Amino acid sequence: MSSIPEAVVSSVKSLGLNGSSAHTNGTLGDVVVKNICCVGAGYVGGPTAAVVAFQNPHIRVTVVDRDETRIRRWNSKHPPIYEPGLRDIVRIARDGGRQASFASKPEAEGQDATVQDRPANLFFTTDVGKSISEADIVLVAVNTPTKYRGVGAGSATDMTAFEAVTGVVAQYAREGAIIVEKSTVPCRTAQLVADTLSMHRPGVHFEILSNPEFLAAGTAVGDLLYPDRILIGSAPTESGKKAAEALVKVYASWVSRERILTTNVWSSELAKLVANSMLAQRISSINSISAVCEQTGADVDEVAKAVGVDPRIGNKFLVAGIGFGGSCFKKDVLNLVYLADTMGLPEVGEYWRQVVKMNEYARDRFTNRIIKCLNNTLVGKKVTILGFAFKKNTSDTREAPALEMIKTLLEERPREIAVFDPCCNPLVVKEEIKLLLGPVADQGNIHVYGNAIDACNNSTAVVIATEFDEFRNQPAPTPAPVAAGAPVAKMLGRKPNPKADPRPFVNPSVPTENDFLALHKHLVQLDGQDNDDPLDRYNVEPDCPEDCPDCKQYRESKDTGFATGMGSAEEYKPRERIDWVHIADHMAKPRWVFDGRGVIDSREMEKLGVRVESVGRQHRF
Ligand SMILES: NC(=O)c1ccc[n+]([C@@H]2O[C@H](COP(=O)([O-])OP(=O)(O)OC[C@H]3O[C@@H](n4cnc5c(N)ncnc54)[C@H](O)[C@@H]3O)[C@@H](O)[C@H]2O)c1
Ligand SMILES: O=c1ccn([C@@H]2O[C@H](COP(=O)(O)OP(=O)(O)O[C@H]3O[C@H](CO)[C@@H](O)[C@H](O)[C@H]3O)[C@@H](O)[C@H]2O)c(=O)[nH]1
Repeated sequence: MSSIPEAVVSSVKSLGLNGSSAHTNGTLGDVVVKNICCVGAGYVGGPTAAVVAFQNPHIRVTVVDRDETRIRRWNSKHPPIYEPGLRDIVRIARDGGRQASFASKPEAEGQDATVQDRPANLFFTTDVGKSISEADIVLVAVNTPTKYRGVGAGSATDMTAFEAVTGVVAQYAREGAIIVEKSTVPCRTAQLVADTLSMHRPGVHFEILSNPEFLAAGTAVGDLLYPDRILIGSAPTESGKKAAEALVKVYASWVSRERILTTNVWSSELAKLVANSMLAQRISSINSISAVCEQTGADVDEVAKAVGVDPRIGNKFLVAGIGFGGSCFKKDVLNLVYLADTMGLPEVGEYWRQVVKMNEYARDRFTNRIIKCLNNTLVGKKVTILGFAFKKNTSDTREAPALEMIKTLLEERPREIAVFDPCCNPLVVKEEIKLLLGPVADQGNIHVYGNAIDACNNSTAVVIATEFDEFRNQPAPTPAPVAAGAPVAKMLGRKPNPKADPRPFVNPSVPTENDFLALHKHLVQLDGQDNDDPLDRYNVEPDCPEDCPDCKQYRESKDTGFATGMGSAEEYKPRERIDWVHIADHMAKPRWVFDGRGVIDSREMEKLGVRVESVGRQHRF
């Protein structure tokens, strides 16, 4: 407690955050968690709740959302979001798992090890009030976008959804329930939550924790199963620490205690904003250097490699390109900017604002380069955009650079803008483009395809907007080999190598759900027989609603080219690269490829008679 400033302690105490919990044994006994309610069934709430339930079969986890369609889809075989590996976790937690037997060692005969059956403990519902009223812990994981109107428009956080949920929590939560900020919120939001709760429920005490989420789209399941850290901020009071400990225990079912950091609430809230801002800053830094490379003849990949080998700098997040997209980086940097501005720190605000400006500069500079290479006119030309999601292996398209690029390219009146994304359902992308671009999208020259060949057929220019491995024309960088015997990797807290058999498990008498999952993945890949359930553990999945867009896409086209509805056999197979020889052959001359994501080996591509323009490298012609 001595490391926590007195001002923080007294501010927290003054919020009434130091009351006792109704679920403690006496005032300060251990909190027993049997029910968790997660409000918000989105990209964070859905996967996080699924993993918490998967790892804690003794806890009932209910995910609630006001969006009926989302809930219906979570209760079907086609969840509303695609994340590699998510479906396997949802199937066990939501539908229950059957007892299964298998050999306890690789190569061994027989079935001497058993995984017990488990009942379903993950539920999705729209009954928000009831679910909150039954919860010992309420995770609030609703959207917190940037305000687009009113005071602070363009940088302040829009707290409408978060505030609305706080009001409902105040109305329904049982006395002593622990309220957890899972959403990314401005620093000192816990104070607002406390004010709302005490206004609606005077005299009733709740503990409020900050537990920001660090998962990234496309790797959410791995990030949740093997997190770098779990951050939990609490009031520096005894009951605040008890509440934090209750949440620590939920995570400790599968995360080692050294990786669970506990801090005061404000540090936790602020650390989330700082983590994202510093990651975004690295991307903007390398993108600023890419502009210098294009002028000087230096190659940005070579520069990034040369600086990244210095362990003080590190080699991650140094891939230059058309800038970061996604629902988080821009809004979280702007959240920090607004915080600094409103605290009378304009120099700090301006420093971070540059990160966002540089990001827009990177995207617009590359789009203008495309137009310039095509003689400043797109009239009569077809331009293909490969990749619509904001990054690879996700169907999340929020703030995707591709959309802004399409907007700019449309101004040049092309004959057609063709779009293909290997993870997105074309029907959904069509709707999104319509919604986001408004009437310009209705002019009939934007087409979304289910495969790359048709999308690129007869195109003058192919633009790579997302770093999917499928678009590479050279092998993807191979991760360092992991010796057979994944337990070693697991002991270090790293993800097991799916190619190595995880057996025998570290503790053969008490295998974990992570062990079974690793074995499942290994067997699926080994099997090669399209068997989604090699351990024979799954129950039947519920059917989809009539309007399921994935079922519709399957019905309308066999050649779907999107991954949302995949089973694990299909999902864990390495995806096929697109056929650049065929594509080059069927492009209109002069054939151009604009590589906005550093996935193309330009020398190989030039052998096919294609001109290549890449970020951070000089024009070769
Ligand atoms: N997407 C990510 O990768 C990511 C990662 C880390 C943190 N975050 C943070 O997590 C939070 C959630 O992000 P997301 O991407 O999951 O958002 P999302 O938009 O995918 O999901 C939010 C859900 O909350 C629901 N909701 C809104 N108001 C509600 C209400 N009053 N009652 C019930 N449900 C309500 C919405 O219907 C929606 O389904 C944000 O603060 C975000 O910054 C996101
Ligand atoms: O070297 C790089 C790395 C990434 N990107 C781009 O940056 C964006 C964001 O990528 P990434 O951070 O991998 O995905 P997000 O899902 O946005 O995850 C970030 O935002 C989440 C939401 O807050 C956090 O939880 C994660 O820790 C944080 O990485 C994508 O458009 C990438 O293409 C680059 O341009 N160059």
